Amino acid sequence: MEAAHAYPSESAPVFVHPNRFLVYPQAGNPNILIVPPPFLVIDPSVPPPSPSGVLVPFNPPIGTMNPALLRRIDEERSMSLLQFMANEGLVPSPEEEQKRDNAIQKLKQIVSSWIKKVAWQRRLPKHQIAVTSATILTYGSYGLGVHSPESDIDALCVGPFFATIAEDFFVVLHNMLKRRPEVSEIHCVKSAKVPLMRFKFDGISIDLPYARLKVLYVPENVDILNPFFLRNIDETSWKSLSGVRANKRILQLVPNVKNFQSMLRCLKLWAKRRGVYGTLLGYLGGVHLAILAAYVCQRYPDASFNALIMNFFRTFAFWPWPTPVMLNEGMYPSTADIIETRSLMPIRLPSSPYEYCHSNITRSTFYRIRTEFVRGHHITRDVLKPNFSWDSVFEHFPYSRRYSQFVKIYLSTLNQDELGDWVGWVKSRFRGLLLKLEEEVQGFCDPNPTEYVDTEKTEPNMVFFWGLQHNRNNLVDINLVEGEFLKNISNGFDGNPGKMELSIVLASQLPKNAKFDNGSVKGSTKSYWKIVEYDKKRSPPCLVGRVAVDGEEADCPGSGDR
Ligand SMILES: Nc1ncnc2c1ncn2[C@@H]1O[C@H](COP(=O)(O)OP(=O)(O)OP(=O)(O)O)[C@@H](O)[C@H]1O
Ligand SMILES: [Mg+2]
Ligand SMILES: [Mg+2]
Repeated sequence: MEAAHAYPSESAPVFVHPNRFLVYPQAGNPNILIVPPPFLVIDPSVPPPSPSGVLVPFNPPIGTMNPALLRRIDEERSMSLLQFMANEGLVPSPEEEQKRDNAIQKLKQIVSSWIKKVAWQRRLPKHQIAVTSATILTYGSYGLGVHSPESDIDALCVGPFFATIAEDFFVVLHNMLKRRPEVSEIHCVKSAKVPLMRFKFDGISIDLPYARLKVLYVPENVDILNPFFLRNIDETSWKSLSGVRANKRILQLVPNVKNFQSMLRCLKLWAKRRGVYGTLLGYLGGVHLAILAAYVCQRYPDASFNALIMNFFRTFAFWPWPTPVMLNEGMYPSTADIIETRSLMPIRLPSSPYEYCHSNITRSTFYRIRTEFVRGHHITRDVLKPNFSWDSVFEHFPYSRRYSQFVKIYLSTLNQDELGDWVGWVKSRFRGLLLKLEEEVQGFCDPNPTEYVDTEKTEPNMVFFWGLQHNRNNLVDINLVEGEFLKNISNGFDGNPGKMELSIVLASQLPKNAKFDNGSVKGSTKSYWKIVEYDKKRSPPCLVGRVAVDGEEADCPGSGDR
């Protein structure tokens, strides 16, 4: 039987089968690992072993491999991955780092002046004004040291007890920032779960939430894991601190921070290239990937860079979702906890037994992410695979080869400066559209996160193309879906609403663009499209820290023709 070493190709995609066994060899495990159902059948053309679990010989058997040869290949692969990262420009240059560091130092100075001003306005005694302080703590990808040149800086402003969020943060600090020449595009996002200000500082996107501690003096590098600082804090502050706490715990828990950082940088690129990055679209966000990567680092503390990536794919290709992924910090959730998350892919935030990463994952995106884990595993799993190249792991997802039909989502506004807010608002409602489309096609919808601009149109616009895979023959009533989605987005937007149109297009009508279709679609494709690089600044402010509303079962979609 060939199943154990058959590699899937783009044209032979992975199938999910709920009731068959997968027989798979694993290093350190006498040649064979049997994964019980439900599991993933890798190559649909190969008959699976019988449900009783037939052992399939692996060729060459792992036991006969020369350990020195394996080590050499492992080292070579690790080196070539580092080279790949350098070629891709994944690590910001020293100049870029300096610019970010300057921005943070300046922000620290601004919040220091701000807190003195607020203390004075609140008529605090002079000696208290003299000692009071506020600070900035970075978190997110910047805090973890895995940011790419286009990442934002997530910076938490931590202030003392007397500085309120409504008045002092959103009015006084906002006005101080607005007057600074370095600051542009500032807006307040008050209704989010984690309220924040979002702006650009020297061209760098900044997310700035606020947490208020019950102290007068906030040390510059305040240890927010110290219970002293967490006494009696309000709920919003607690939520705002969650990102910093999670980061701090992750960095404490991983055995080798450098390996973890390299791994996470690679995984973020992988997820973006494969179209499975972005919480709003139902995919993985930076925090999800960080915890998954940290999990693998903990399990394999001595693994090389190459082995970490291999182990990452292998671990999550076979993960028995919805079992939550949690870092080993001596806390385990109860069954009630697991049910409580109601997520298809629960990933627990470290430092609290009750908090999980928020996610918008649906049946379709769950399937897509799992398929990508399996694909990654199949490309990387065989250390002896001839002509192995990291390029194949990071290949762009070939949408136009995978789907024949797409939903086109066209968004536009009259003025360019209104487009960002309008797109942000509509994106914050995307999960509802995705669920509706899944229901309509009774199959699968793949929300490609890439944003396009139709440069032939004179009005400012942004376009999305979501792949559709029907499990029934009738056509999608796109007018019905559009009507319902229009209703959904018509309430709650506090700007000038723009246009939103849905239509169905064929793969041959897609924009001609290497990133989109790898040049594989021939014919009358448009050539006047421009890709908008994935840009955090456009993320809908209203969505920051949005709570998952997942309620579906973790069932697998039918195999269809994928
Ligand atoms: N879905 C979520 N669930 C829990 N925490 C989240 C979620 N999204 C964001 N956060 C918190 O906010 C932080 C910043 O999120 P952000 O969206 O900027 O991603 P990031 O990890 O910084 O990656 P990027 O480089 O793309 O900015 C995360 O590190 C996490 O602590
Ligand atoms: Mg970020
Ligand atoms: Mg952010």
